Amino acid sequence: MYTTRFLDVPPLDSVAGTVRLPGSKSISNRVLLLAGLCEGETVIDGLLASDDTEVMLQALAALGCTVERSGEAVCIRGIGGELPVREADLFLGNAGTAMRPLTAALAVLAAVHGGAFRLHGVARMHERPIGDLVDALRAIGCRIDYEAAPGYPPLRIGAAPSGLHALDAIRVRGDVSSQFLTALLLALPLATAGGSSARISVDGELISKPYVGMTLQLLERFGIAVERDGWQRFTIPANSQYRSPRTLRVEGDASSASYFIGAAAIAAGGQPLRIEGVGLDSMQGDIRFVDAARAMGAQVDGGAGWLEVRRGTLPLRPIDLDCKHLPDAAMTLAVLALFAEGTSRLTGIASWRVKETDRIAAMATELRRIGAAVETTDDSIAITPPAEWRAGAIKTYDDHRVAMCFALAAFSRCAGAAPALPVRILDPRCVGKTFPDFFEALFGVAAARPDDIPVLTIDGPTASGKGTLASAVAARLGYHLLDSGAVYRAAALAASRAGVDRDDEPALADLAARLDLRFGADGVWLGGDEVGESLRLEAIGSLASRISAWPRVRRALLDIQLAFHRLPGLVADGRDMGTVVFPVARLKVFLTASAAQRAERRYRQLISRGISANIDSLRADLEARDARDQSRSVSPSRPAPDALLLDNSALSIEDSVEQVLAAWQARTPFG
Ligand SMILES: Nc1ncnc2c1ncn2[C@@H]1O[C@H](COP(=O)(O)OP(=O)(O)O)[C@@H](O)[C@H]1O
Ligand SMILES: Nc1ccn([C@@H]2O[C@H](COP(=O)(O)OP(=O)(O)O)[C@@H](O)[C@H]2O)c(=O)n1
Repeated sequence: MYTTRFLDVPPLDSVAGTVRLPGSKSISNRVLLLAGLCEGETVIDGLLASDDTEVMLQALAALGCTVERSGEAVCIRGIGGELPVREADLFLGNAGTAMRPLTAALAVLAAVHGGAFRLHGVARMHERPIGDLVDALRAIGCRIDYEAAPGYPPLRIGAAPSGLHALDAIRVRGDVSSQFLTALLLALPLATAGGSSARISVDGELISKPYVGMTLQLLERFGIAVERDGWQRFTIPANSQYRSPRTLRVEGDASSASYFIGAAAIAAGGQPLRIEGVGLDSMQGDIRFVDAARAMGAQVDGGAGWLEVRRGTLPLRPIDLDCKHLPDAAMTLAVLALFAEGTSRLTGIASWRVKETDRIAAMATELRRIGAAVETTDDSIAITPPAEWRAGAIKTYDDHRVAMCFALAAFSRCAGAAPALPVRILDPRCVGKTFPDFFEALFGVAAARPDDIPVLTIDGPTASGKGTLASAVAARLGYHLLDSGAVYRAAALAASRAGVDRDDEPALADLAARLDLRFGADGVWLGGDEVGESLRLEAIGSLASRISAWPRVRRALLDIQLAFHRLPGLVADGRDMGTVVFPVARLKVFLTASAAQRAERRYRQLISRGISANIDSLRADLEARDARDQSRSVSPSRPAPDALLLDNSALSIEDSVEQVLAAWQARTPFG
């Protein structure tokens, strides 16, 4: 997951390959609650790992359920209709799928068994209405108090003074959020133990019916057969009891699929994009996004648990659609509208106003930012594609879906934008709510023109602070990091292990060409060995300095370095990054510091690692290396003509990082 302040998504051209979706948030949290309420163990496979499921898991644990995780699976031992913990303070973040059903379940449980519970979340959660659900629960005798503003969390739930009653005449509004009805359906089987059935009537036209359909299907998997009279009346039979299905697999998230269906609908590339985890058989309403994408021109095939999508008509056909049944995925349609020939209109989206943010306002502002003409009403949005695309820094309002759907704006070339533009996503971490690795998944299937993938190079003499600066800058930008010195050091280590003479250029080049080198999160691997520590040895650095003077060795190591040039961008440090390996780099920094400073830094660095060192010999050695690097016939170390010269002798590390980031920012269209 990217936890940077912003992520610049370069102009993207095509998609291909396979993407596996994380589990559905809606299914995950429903299944977790049901598993928590029934007796015995339920093993849930494919559960979404995200902020919203995490708060639900923590709440269940706090309420006395046993939660065990093993790999991708989670095993829940439920409370079986009892209430082992009678008091709890539950923080539910911004997870509506946890707040609503837990309110209902705890209100009913506390009414039957007694107890005192507090439910609260982040500030935005305290602005999301829950009054209709509370009214319905109060009407059957539950005790729920508002701690602050009436109608909104935080809530306090307590014992019911006169028990539950009027179970046969429960009323709930259905026209604001279907989550209130879902919450009641999930919780009310608990109220039927006394021998009465529970009958719910919906006031107003029920929105998001497919979500309620999903609730009913999942209840059935847990042994609860709800009788339904259209979408207006629901009856839970007397003495209903949750029965664990023992094992259950969560479908991939259909809303998450929408970003990839959308990408494949607009991106070039003859191959289809395969999406696994959700298919045309899905129980999720947002799978209807497939029909909308087809109507706009996408070619979609699919079966049970898979989809294959390719571009059909482009520009897309504009769409005029009532989105009541796919409120979440409809946001993706709003961005796809940028790729249509004419104005698209999405209606029936009043519920957008009470989601993670006011999504109608948010989408309108951000679509305009990149050049679209947008008109909104209380429950609709109309989007006309940009006459001229602009590079936008998209605010995400702590709303995962805003972040994900605007990533599609990076395909602006496919809409004819010239030049094609990157898109900046502010606070990309918000995707953690439902799809923590969304951007990694996107970069795994999307391709960009090499010239569009930005590179920042940092060259300079030994111990000038290149590695330190490069890794800090890469971390701030969310870019890949190439420590090219480590590549030369790995070749030196391999040569030393194989006993190859440091002057035998052909043998060294042969060895370098066959180097089995892998840089991973788990370290640097040479063949089967983790060599991170060995590479830092001074003797290996010294040998690297010598063998790096051989032209054929340099050539043999070129491909390993070029392979780091991947989405979303690269920071590369070395001697010839800006001059030879990445001459098209957008920013080339040449970092220097006085020899005395550098010797001192290297000395401290070695001592802090517990390696003994002598400052005079270090200085002599680094001056010898400088001389060799500067005088060799190929790729001598020198600044590129267009390099930014930075002498950091008197700068702190933070100051150097800030200076380089400022120079970088000035070279982006967001500067
Ligand atoms: N601007 C700076 N001011 C002070 N010390 C620095 C600065 N930049 C780097 N250092 C320190 O100097 C040492 C050598 O830096 P390093 O990044 O390993 O250099 P290089 O990659 O150029 O060989 C490190 O211990 C680092 O913390
Ligand atoms: N792009 C590069 C990177 C390193 N090198 C060589 O590889 C050696 C080891 O690189 P490094 O950056 O890890 O080492 P230091 O000299 O900074 O300790 C350097 O001394 C350079 O001679 C190179 O020639 N070209």
